[in-house]
Amino acid sequence: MQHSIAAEYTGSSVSTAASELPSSDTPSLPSPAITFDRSNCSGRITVSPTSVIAFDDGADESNGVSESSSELSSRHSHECSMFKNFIVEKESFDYEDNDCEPVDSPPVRRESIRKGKCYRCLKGNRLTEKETCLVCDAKYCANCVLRAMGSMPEGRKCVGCIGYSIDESKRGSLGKCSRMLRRLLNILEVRQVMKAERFCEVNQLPPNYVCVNGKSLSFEELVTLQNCSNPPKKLKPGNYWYDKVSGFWGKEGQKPCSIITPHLNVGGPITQDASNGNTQVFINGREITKVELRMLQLAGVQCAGNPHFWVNEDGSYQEEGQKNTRGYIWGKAGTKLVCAFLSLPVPSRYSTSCGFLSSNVVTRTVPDYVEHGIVHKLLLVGYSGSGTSTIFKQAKILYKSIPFSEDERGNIKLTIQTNVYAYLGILLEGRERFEEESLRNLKKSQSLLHTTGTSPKLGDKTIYSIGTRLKAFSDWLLKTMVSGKLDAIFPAATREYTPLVEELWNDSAIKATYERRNEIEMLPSVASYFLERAVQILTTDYEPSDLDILYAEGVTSSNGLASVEFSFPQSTPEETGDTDYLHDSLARYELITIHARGLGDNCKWLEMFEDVGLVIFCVSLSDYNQFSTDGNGCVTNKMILSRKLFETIVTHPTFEKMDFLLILNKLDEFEQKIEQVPLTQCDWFSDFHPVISHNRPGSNNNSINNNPSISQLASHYIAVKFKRLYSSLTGQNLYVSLVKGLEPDSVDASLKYGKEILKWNEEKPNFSLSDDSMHSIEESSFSIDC
Ligand SMILES: Nc1nc2c(ncn2[C@@H]2O[C@H](COP(=O)(O)OP(=O)(O)OP(=O)(O)O)[C@@H](O)[C@H]2O)c(=O)[nH]1
Ligand SMILES: [Ca+2]
Repeated sequence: MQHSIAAEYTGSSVSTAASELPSSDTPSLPSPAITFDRSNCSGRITVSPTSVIAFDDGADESNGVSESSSELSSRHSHECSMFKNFIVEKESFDYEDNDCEPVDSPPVRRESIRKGKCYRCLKGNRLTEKETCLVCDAKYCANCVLRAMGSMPEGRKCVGCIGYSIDESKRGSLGKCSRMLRRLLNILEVRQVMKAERFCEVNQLPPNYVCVNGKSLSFEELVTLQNCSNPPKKLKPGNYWYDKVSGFWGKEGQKPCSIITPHLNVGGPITQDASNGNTQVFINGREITKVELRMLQLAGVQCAGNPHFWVNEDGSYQEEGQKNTRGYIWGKAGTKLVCAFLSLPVPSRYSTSCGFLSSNVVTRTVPDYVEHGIVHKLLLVGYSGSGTSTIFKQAKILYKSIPFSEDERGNIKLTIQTNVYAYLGILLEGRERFEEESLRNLKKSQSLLHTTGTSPKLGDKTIYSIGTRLKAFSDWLLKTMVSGKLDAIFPAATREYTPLVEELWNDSAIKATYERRNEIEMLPSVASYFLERAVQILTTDYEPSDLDILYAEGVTSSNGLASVEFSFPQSTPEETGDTDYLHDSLARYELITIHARGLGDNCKWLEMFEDVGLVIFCVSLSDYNQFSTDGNGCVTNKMILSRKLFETIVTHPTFEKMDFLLILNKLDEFEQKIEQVPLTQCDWFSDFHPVISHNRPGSNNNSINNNPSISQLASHYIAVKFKRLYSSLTGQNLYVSLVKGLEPDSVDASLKYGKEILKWNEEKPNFSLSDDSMHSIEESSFSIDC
């Protein structure tokens, strides 16, 4: 296993190492060449801005899969050298080149004697980009692929493999075009080939590969299942259970993953242990899983005494043997939210957007391909104050046409107004402190003057003193804050207090206090943004802008759980020079965030997120000299607290083998702070002793000069610290991204980096089937031996 960055960092060779980081004025990632090694796989991926993914097919002698393969059918040597141009000659290709006799047995996977080499020209190495045949796994380089695969009437298959069914382990990549093909073909051709690949008859799922309640399906049953009004999405070969009464559907031995049309006549009868539950609570004869039980409890269903429930498709339920309906599972307002939280399905007609949480609404207007697509889940977590909510809000603003609904905006407005009162209160507290302080100083100097005999009467007024009316308001506001009733009184009473606020804000004492705001620790830095517009914000017709919402504290949902579903905006190839968009515009993502507090003791709720594809962990770089109290009330460095949470989450059993993306956030604040405050203030970073060149100390701009700035060295050093920690805990490689959470482009780049990681995971099986670690992921999700 290698740690590409870690290995390179030594005190003396920092400049080479830091050159991997993006320069600070372009914080976008992936940086020009981020090389990362997956510890458990031999594949090596290089992401570069030109979208070239070089990969190693990972096959080697020690691998059982490739060794057991036998000789490739001789038909693979049939290549048509006369066809140089795919477009012009593709018509003739099918007839002239495919001249071999049909054989009964399908082509078999090629022995990988030519490790890394193109199967046709025998040139290239592991890093050469290649396209793979969906049937026999033969791999071709860019020069050969069109000759070897021809017009691709059934998608990516060698000409000799046309007519044969695909290797089931590659089903997930059907219709997902590689970058190489997108470069070689024009966009219409790509579309045509991918459509053929997905929909041509021979590539369809063989019915007997799908097993429902222990029984393999017949052709008719598969048709029934796939053509019902609400079919299982993206059906793959595998063993499933199906509760025909309620429509619950899941993989054998697992919790339900969707609710499909009920009463379909497919498969056998459901068994008690279908989902491998151990709760002694039953729904329609199936012992339910722990997560479902939790859902029922949160939905207010009485589950004491090991009841057996009968749940109908409409969610009405009764206890077995009793006549009366006890209630409706989906009738309760919070149930949908709970289900989304627990990753449990809800019936499609109930799944409408709810507050901050928009569940997977699938309307009939959504094109087919989207509906068949799965939603990639990204879990965003971080220590308090690290910026998770900011990144979440950025995602909404970046990717949703209506980032916040009317309702949301209304609530956010109230939150912002309450915040403004809170900031004012903090400011007033500061004023009191400054007043007392200067009074003390005044007294001191007065008594001094008194003894020397020259005593001008100064009274007890200072520049921080306010008049009685404002003093009364101030006292009352502070009292209200201390009692914690601020949001009960404000902003409902805003109309009444706005004139007083205006008077206060214009008062010279407050102005003088505000000048010294840096000395008021309680006042967050965003406060200025709002305070300077306090009067306008506190009017009744104030409407928060997206930027206001982004900057506002405390805006995410009250239970600390929020999610947003989106796809990355479709960019056209003309715009970006990238032909990646076909895949991108189809893929759906769900960003879920939960407040660290909401994860419970030892993060026990994390198990509810077992189906996420990537965990994004957010750390605030500027925390290195900040302190907070830990669970036991000890004052601890916040970077250390952040690290503790990181350790707990990455080692949580739910996230075994999960990919992690570390966001090092607040780079902007960090760049400024590091000039003043040494990184070694945090014990964890005590060995940071960068060698800094003399000519450009502290410069952030290394486009003129190759010497990295102190902030680059330091952020890089922190990245390495986390990478080492992560690999010591998990044996895997941590992906890292430097982010300025308040800058949309920076968050966009980072989330797209997350997407690349997911995509790489998806494409992996396509490229490197021989690798065990990749195999196990695919295999656990379905089995094809039924
Ligand atoms: N300067 C700067 N400030 C940031 C950045 N990202 C977030 N912030 C600010 O940091 C503060 C905390 O950010 P949040 O997004 O609320 O962090 P959080 O992790 O949700 O915090 P909790 O709700 O306390 O758990 C807010 O005032 C943000 O505006 C950044 O990249 N740079
Ligand atoms: Ca927050």
